[in-house]
Parts: sequence; structure tokens; C-alpha cells
Amino acid sequence: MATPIIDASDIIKDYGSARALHGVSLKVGAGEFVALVGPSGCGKTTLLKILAGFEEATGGRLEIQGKDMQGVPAASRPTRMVFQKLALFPHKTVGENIGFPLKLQKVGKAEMAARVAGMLELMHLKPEYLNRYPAQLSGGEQQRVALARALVSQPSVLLLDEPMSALDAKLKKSLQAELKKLHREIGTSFVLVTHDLEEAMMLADRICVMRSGNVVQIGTPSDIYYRPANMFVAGFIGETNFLPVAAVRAPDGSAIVRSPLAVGEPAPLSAANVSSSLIDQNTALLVRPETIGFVTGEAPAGFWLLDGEVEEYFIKGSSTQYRVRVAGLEAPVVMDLPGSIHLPANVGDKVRIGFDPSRAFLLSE
Ligand SMILES: Nc1ncnc2c1ncn2[C@@H]1O[C@H](COP(=O)(O)OP(=O)(O)OP(=O)(O)O)[C@@H](O)[C@H]1O
Repeated sequence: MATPIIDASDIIKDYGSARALHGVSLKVGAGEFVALVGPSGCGKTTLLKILAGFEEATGGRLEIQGKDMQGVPAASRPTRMVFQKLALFPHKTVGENIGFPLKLQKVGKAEMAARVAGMLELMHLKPEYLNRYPAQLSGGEQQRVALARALVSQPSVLLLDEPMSALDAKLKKSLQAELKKLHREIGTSFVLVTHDLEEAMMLADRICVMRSGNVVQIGTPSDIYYRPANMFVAGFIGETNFLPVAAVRAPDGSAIVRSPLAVGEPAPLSAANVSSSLIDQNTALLVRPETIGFVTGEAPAGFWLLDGEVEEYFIKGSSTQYRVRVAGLEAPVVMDLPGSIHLPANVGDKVRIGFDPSRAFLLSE
């Protein structure tokens, strides 16, 4: 990354005697979109508030645009925050709400009117909304006004704390698409806290996975999904299969993997499919549901094969999910196949399933 716009290192936060952040480090690049995810209470909002200047860190160092932020109040930082619960002024019009940060900056009336009108257009809000009050807008429109108010002073970093969690599913989808487009258009760095993992995968350039006040992994959505740092990350994001295996690592990073479940001699895994933190041990092979399927006839070279029986299937429209019971495995193997009018197998069928090991990942428990 070129010079990061946010450089947080070893941030500690204590609330009384309880430690909420245990030394968190995060860099955000100019124009980057980073999502913070993790279980409830892991410290996402606390980290966001420290970046915004609404909470002071107990320890560590925070630089924004190369400047130490210690003692710099929220209003003097190049950051703006949009909250989960709408914080619009109910007795101010849409125009007054959006223009409020400019009023504080003593921007002249004509310039303010022009910038507020520009924000309305950017956020696809009709010009006649200018004189309405927040209560006269839908939830999605109100959230767009909140975004407009946060962006009107042209911050370098926009901090978003679950801005879409209160919206219904359809509205959420359209606002997510708009947020992604907006991010591309304005080039501001976005840091989004979200509970919604699909949202994080869809929107972010990188995802930061937190657990109990620590960062567990920072990576691109596909790193996090296909190359998780550990079982926690793998299980947290998306449905997955864990196959218990015995692994011996070779000096070049590849691994010989054995499993009594596999049919025949499984091909070794290349270094790219083995977690760098892996030590020789009984461990788990991560196989995502969409990377495994039925094998009829001759299997493609190098495939791992398992024999089992169809326990259940679910038709989900664009995909069909199969659950296949394999002797020796606690949980059924979950497979997501593309949707089809004709079902490839029925409940009770004896089936052979298989996957390409280059799409699997070996990781420590
Ligand atoms: N003002 C506060 N005073 C005391 N403890 C707090 C305060 N704010 C947060 N905490 C505690 O710090 C920890 C982290 O909270 P935080 O709100 O950052 O988590 P989160 O990951 O954003 O959770 P959620 O996803 O539920 O919003 C929690 O244990 C929480 O109870």
C-alpha cells in the first residue's frame, strides 16, 4: 500500500477494568473500502469511534494522513461518521441537515446551497426533498440524507457503523449497490462496520475480521473466504465443510494429506493450498460447498473422492443444496450445485462426490 490514510498501530482500549481492544493494528489506503466484521462485542464500533475521535484510545498510536491524532477532536479530523441509528435533526429540513457541517465551517450561503444541491443529486434525492423534514422521508431516503450530511464537507475518510442494518432487505440491497457506486465515484476511503458478511464481501476491497478485541485476519474477500487464517474465520464467513485429515508438510510448503474418508490415494496439496500457520498435525481441510459436486463416471485427474448417501436436498432456485452423509464424518457434506430443472440425485441415493484439491485449503484447528 502507498502511504496509508489511516495507520492505527497497537490500539488498546479499556472501559474501566474491561479491555475492549487488545492491540489492534489496521492500515487503510487512500480510496480503499475496508469492512470490519466479527461477533457482537468484539470491538468493531469501539475501533471506529477511536478512528472518528469519539473515544480516546488507552494505548497505541493513530495517524490519519500522516498526523498523530492524539488529542485531536472529532470535528478537526478528516473523518466523518454515519451511525446505525439515524442521527438526523428532526426539526431541521433535509437541506438544513445536509448543510449543517458547512454552517459550522461558516461556508457562505451561495456555496452552501450549491454543495447541498450537489449532494442531493449524488445521493439520488429529489430536489423537492430539500424543504421536507426527515419524518417525511422513507428509512432509505433518511439514511441517504445522513450519508449526504457526512460527505458534504468532503472528508478523506467516511466511517460507517452498520448504516443499513435498520432497512428492509430490498432497500438494503439497493443502498448497498449505491454505496459501492458512490465509493467508486468520490474516491473517499470507507470503513464500514457490518454484521452482514455478504455485505462485507460485496462491498469491501479488504475485510478485517475481529474477535474478542483482536484482529484475526485482514485480507481481500476471496482471501478471507478461500484462504482463512484459521477455523474461526472459515466458520464465521459462509457455510463450509471441514474434513478431518492428517497432514505432513514438505519443506517447499506443500503437504501430503491422508484421510481414511478419501477414496484411493489423495493427491498432495500445493503450498498455495496450505495455511502458512499449519504445523504437522491432525487438522482440517476446508472445502466450500460450491467447490464440491457429484462425480459420475471417471473422475477428473487429481480429484479427491468421497463415497456417501444423499441425506437431504433443498431447492433454492438459483442453486440446489445437497447434504451427503459420509461414513466417519460427523456432519453431512454440504454441496451447492447450480439450480436445474432435473435433480441429479434423490434422498437415499448412494453417490460419489469429489472436489479439485486446488480449491480446498488446509488449515490448523
Ligand atoms: N461505553 C462503554 N462502556 C463500557 N463498555 C463498553 C462501552 N462501549 C463498549 N463497551 C464494551 O466493549 C466491548 C466492545 O464493544 P463494541 O461496541 O465495540 O463491540 P461491537 O463489535 O461493535 O459489537 P456489536 O456488533 O454488538 O455492535 C463490549 O464488550 C462492550 O460491552
